[in-house]
Amino acid sequence: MAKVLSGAGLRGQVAGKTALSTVGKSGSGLTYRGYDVKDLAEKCEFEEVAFLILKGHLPNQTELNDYKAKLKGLRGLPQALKDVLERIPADAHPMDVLRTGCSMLGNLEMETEFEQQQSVTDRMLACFPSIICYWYRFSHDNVRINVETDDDSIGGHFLHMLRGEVPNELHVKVMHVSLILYAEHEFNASTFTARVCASTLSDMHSCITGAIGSLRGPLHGGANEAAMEMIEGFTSADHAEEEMMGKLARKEKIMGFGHAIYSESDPRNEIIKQWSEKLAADVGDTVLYPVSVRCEEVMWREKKLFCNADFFHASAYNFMQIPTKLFTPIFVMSRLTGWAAHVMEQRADNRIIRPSAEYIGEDLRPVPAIEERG
Ligand SMILES: CC(=O)SCCNC(=O)CCNC(=O)[C@H](O)C(C)(C)COP(=O)(O)OP(=O)(O)OC[C@H]1O[C@@H](n2cnc3c(N)ncnc32)[C@H](O)[C@@H]1OP(=O)(O)O
Ligand SMILES: O=C([O-])CC(=O)C(=O)O
Repeated sequence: MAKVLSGAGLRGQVAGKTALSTVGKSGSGLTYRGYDVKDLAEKCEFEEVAFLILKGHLPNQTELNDYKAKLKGLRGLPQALKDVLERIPADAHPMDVLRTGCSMLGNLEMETEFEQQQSVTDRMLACFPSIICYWYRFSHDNVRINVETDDDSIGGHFLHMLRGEVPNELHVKVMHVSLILYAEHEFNASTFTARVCASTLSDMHSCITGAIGSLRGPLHGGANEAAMEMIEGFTSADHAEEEMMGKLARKEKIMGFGHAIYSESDPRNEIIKQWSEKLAADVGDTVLYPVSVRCEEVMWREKKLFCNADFFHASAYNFMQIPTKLFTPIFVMSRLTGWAAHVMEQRADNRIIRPSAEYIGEDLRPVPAIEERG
């Protein structure tokens, strides 16, 4: 399942050890602490998986109840953070809002000792949805929402704040699945960013702020938004095929396809695709889902490129009426668990990450006097 890896971008180089996940190992495409992601997505709530990734084992019922109650109690935002969020304009990108929100939280509730790493992470896990929705609803709808709702789950809390009404069961279930699928993925770019930052013995908020910046780009987490922008321009499956062929002829990169490690498929795709299909039936869609399926067929037929985790997330989120620009922030709400667990793992066996560069610049030369320079 994994590619033969070599070349630029540190591809194929082992850059450290992890006990958190395997990506592209034959037999199972993706595992978190030894559990197949398919199994986890079928049997677990996101909070169980977050607990697994952060604390090392699957919680029993009492541990899960306690953990969910703890997270529920951590949803509130300090007034100083709300003040900052209210000053960010409506046309800001929500990933930038979240980056600022995380950084501000680090000023207000600083991690002063590494012993606090679990508690500062739980706090972020509980309040990142509040940060996104508080800013979104204030800047777009001019309302100051109550972020301390009684919803049972992180996904439910997010949807409730976003829409101002309690979400239905199907949507809550899809949020659990989506957050589970996005939670952890070995040494991807944003996680590696977090680990490099952690290796300097920096604080948790700095590591997570940096990781948010790395996830934002369209070659990484930003691909779910870019995929949505593409497919919403297609009016039918045939139109999608025609446009995709044109893009391929022009050698354009198609967001939501391909992967740095997987060679034939991304195991998360078939899972989110099934849920996207269910949501399509639920809303009576006759365009977006068939368009997405045709894009998948064309890319495989023409280029042997497959959908990664991001592609069918686009239609799934769209069917749940989630605004496109909030797609990547949802990824953050989930991947925070992986990032933080990697920071903890790095801290537990640390050496500063400092690779070498191959120098390709000028040979040694004298500095000319300023009047002699061209
Ligand atoms: C959750 C996630 O972060 S998943 C990734 C999300 N990102 C995207 O969906 C962005 C689109 N995809 C891509 O840009 C790439 O596939 C990446 C960044 C994910 C992986 O990059 P790489 O490891 O460099 O890809 P890889 O080595 O397989 O590329 C092989 C060839 O396929 C091409 N290719 C790869 N993906 C695509 C794509 N989505 N569309 C068109 N061509 C592609 C590359 O341009 C390359 O061609 P070249 O050798 O002529 O330059
Ligand atoms: O592993 C990667 O390079 C990107 C990815 O799929 C992820 O971070 O989920």
